[in-house]
Amino acid sequence: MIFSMTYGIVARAAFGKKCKDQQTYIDSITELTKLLSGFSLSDFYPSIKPLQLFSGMKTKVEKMHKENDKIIANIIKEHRERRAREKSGQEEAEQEDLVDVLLRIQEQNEFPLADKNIKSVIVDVFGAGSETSSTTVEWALSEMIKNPWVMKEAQAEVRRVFGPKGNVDETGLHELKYLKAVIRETFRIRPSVPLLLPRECHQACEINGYHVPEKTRVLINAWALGRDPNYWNEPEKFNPERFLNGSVDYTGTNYEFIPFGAGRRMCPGITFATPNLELPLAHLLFHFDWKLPNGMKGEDLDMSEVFGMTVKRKTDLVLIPTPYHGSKIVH
Ligand code: HEM
Repeated sequence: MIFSMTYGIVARAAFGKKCKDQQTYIDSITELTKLLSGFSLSDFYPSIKPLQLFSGMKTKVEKMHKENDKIIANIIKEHRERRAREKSGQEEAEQEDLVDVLLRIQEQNEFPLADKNIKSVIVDVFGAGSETSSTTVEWALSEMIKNPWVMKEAQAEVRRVFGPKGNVDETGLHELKYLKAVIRETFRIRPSVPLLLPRECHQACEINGYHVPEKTRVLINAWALGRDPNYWNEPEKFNPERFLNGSVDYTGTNYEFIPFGAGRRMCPGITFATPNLELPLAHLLFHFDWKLPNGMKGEDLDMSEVFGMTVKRKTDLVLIPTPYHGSKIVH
């Protein structure tokens, strides 16, 4: 469910409201993500070429990539045809989505943009923006179940802000100070991209007495920085309060807290990511009360992680919702 909420928001921004291939694309990209997240022996021994053949991984990925490419080509074609109808006055103009913006730039020819570039941008936005967001929402919810006093506080805030409307929308998100602190704390303790993206050192240098040769692949451990006792009080404790009055933020200048990275290659989707987390969480907290099945207690919830494209829960989070009486959505 969480997964389809965050994917749905990204898909709506990328393809607009009426795209008929949207769900086919989501299904195809999630299949590809699953495949790439799995363990492959050939990744560990890349020099042993026959391993790649035996695993069949390369063939599978190539096949899926081709299918994926066909779906995006179709989506681009559909957009082009609709834009032509709009221009000739046959159809009323719709609000632009990401594909429209890219096609407009291509038409204006300000700088060369081929269809393959448009396809790459779409793959990038989905690949980088969907799973990171759904993973974070799932961890935030898990942490709130594990720490029920946090859930209570966050839920009270969301219901105070949106109670008069009986529903959640973007207008009140800026008032959700506590929920924002919950999201920051989730990023600190469970960053979805714990080692950021790899860098290559293009000049030999010395850091803390260690010689780093040119061309070394450098991995930055954002997960360890977020739990470093030199910077954080009781780092293993999930405590959103630490962000309520502090000035530490994830904009890439506080190096102890870099869930979106830092520097030139920092996540460019940060301003899209924030509402894409706040909105689903606010909805889930406003419309439902949540509990674990079979009388299970929060402290019994398994919080093991599994490493893939992002660091996710090892087991699915299974929760029982009870509709909230103040919700004006018909359940
Ligand atoms: C919870 C949400 C997200 C998290 C935690 C996250 C985290 C990250 C991180 C850690 C990086 C690598 C930065 C570095 O190594 O310094 C990254 C890169 C990137 N992110 Fe995000 N991201 C999120 C959402 C998004 C969204 C919504 C989009 C697009 C709409 C996006 C697009 C990208 C792209 C294109 C890159 C590659 C940038 C480059 O290589 O120059 N991300 N993200």
